[in-house]
Amino acid sequence: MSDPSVPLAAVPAAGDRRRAVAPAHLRFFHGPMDCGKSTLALQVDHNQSRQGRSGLLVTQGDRSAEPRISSRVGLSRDAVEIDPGTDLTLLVRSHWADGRRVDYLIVDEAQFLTPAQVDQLAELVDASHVDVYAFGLTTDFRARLFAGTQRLLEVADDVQRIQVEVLCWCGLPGLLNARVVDGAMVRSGATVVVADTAPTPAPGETDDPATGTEVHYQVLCRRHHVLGQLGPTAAGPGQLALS
Ligand SMILES: Nc1ncnc2c1ncn2[C@@H]1O[C@H](COP(=O)(O)OP(=O)(O)O)[C@@H](O)[C@H]1O
Ligand SMILES: Cc1cn([C@H]2C[C@H](O)[C@@H](COP(=O)(O)O)O2)c(=O)[nH]c1=O
Repeated sequence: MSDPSVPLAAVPAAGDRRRAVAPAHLRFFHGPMDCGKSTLALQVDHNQSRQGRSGLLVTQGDRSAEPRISSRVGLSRDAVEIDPGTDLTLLVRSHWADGRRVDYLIVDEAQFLTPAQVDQLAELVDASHVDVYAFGLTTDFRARLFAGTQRLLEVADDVQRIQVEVLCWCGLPGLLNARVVDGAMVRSGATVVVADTAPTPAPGETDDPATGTEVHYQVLCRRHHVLGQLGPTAAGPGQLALS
């Protein structure tokens, strides 16, 4: 009796002389900022590579501002920096042309992928049997799905919300990312603004010397994201500060 969990296409028919190829998968791990996505990405890479598999790590807009995947736990690893114009199929093929195997891809900051790039990842899984592990934010600062996240939710074989809870200041699980500019929560602006959840720079320092503004993110529960309340005494617009 064949194993029903293994797609028939991966099981050579009797007499079929094709080498049985293990099926590959497109896996997407998502959550709010600071929930452990980059850490998990590096753990997956570690466990895959120690079994002799060859991986390719890609990222964009890492908080280190370097072509690296870096975790707040302190781990980091070199990665290929991509951008919305990168053809991921050609990127993998160029590694093959250089004689480098690519058994799996680790894609961090996957929220920044274009839908077309997500489709390229799916094609690499289906046609070239490359396992793809993607890690990214669920929603942007407006609590809307990123385009790359939406496409991954539509086509990934496996979708998992990362289980490490990030807490809102009120103690409830934080699911949504608030953008804080000069101390106030904002709901308009560019979707992509690379910044951290780190505490604000020292007085007089700013994140963006060009504009002099300080930008960071804060993870909130749904209620306080809706209210725009960044803390127990910080009232959102038109909201009484509630203890
Ligand atoms: N000093 C620390 N000791 C243990 N865990 C830490 C430490 N600093 C950060 N972390 C863990 O790392 C998580 C953030 O990991 P990271 O991979 O950078 O998140 P993401 O990529 O989702 O923003 C935090 O939620 C916390 O669990
Ligand atoms: C909510 C939100 C975030 N970003 C940026 C901010 C960071 O640079 C990354 C996410 O980093 P993580 O800690 O590894 O999750 O995304 C953005 O550009 N736009 C947003 O709305």
